[in-house]
Amino acid sequence: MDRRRSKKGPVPRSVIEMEAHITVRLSSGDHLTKKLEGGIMMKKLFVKDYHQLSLTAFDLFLQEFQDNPAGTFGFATGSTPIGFYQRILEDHALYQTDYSNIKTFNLDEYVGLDEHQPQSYHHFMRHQLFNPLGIGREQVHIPKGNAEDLQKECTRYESLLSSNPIDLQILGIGENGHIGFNEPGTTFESGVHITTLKESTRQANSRFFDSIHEVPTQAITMGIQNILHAKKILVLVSGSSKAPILKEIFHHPVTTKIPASALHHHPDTTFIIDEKAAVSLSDD
Ligand SMILES: O=P(O)(O)OC[C@H]1O[C@](O)(CO)[C@@H](O)[C@@H]1O
Repeated sequence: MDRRRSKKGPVPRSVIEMEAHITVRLSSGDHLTKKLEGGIMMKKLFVKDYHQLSLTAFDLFLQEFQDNPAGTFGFATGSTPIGFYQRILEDHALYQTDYSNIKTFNLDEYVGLDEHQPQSYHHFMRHQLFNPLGIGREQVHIPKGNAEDLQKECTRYESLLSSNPIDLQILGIGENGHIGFNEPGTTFESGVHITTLKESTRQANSRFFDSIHEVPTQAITMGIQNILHAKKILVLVSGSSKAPILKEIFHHPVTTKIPASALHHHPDTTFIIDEKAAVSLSDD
């Protein structure tokens, strides 16, 4: 497949703070260098803004997809990946990239929402990504938040995940450090489970609902152990509201109080961080 994608042009190199020595091939044919934390596996890629974050995420995703066009990809919801998903759609419109052989898994779904409700993560993914790419239902896996037996649904999703290891997992992080809907305090050994959402999470997500009263109190989520089983993880972090938790993730010891700190245990995690989110990491 053509890595150059010449019509799109290269990801500007100036946005990347060069410091370390892991080289990444870009779809443009360029290379960029990943900054490595001494002794720690998590890598940080610094980019200027949300636009560059989305482009960089797309480039790394495309590289993985081109290496593995029948791969299994873990997708996330929330506002942060929307720009990245738009880059995938733009690329698809230009190059008719064929995603018919991939499998997709999502991190989570609200308990009680039907998949057709606009606030459901099923609906989000179909509209933001899957429908425009022509990704069919048989390729897509998302927990069913309105399953009659939620425990059975967790077991079903767990077994799907164990027979379909994720090649690349996309993550956002919550302001309290949650990944998926693994709230602070969740054990790192957790598998797929039903979680009770923190009030701060419901508050943050109430922007997608008419009022906070409509935000479900529970969700089904991949556990932290499921997330750590992905071969590669890409974490997208944008905006000043994420700066404090980012500092905690990188400057505090690993703790269940900060679920995203579990990623220190993963061998191939890359954070893409824009300037506003990186503000508290400036002393690194
Ligand atoms: O990208 P956002 O909207 O800041 O959300 C961050 C995280 O919060 C969630 O939306 C859940 O609250 C996750 O799906 C997401 O990764």
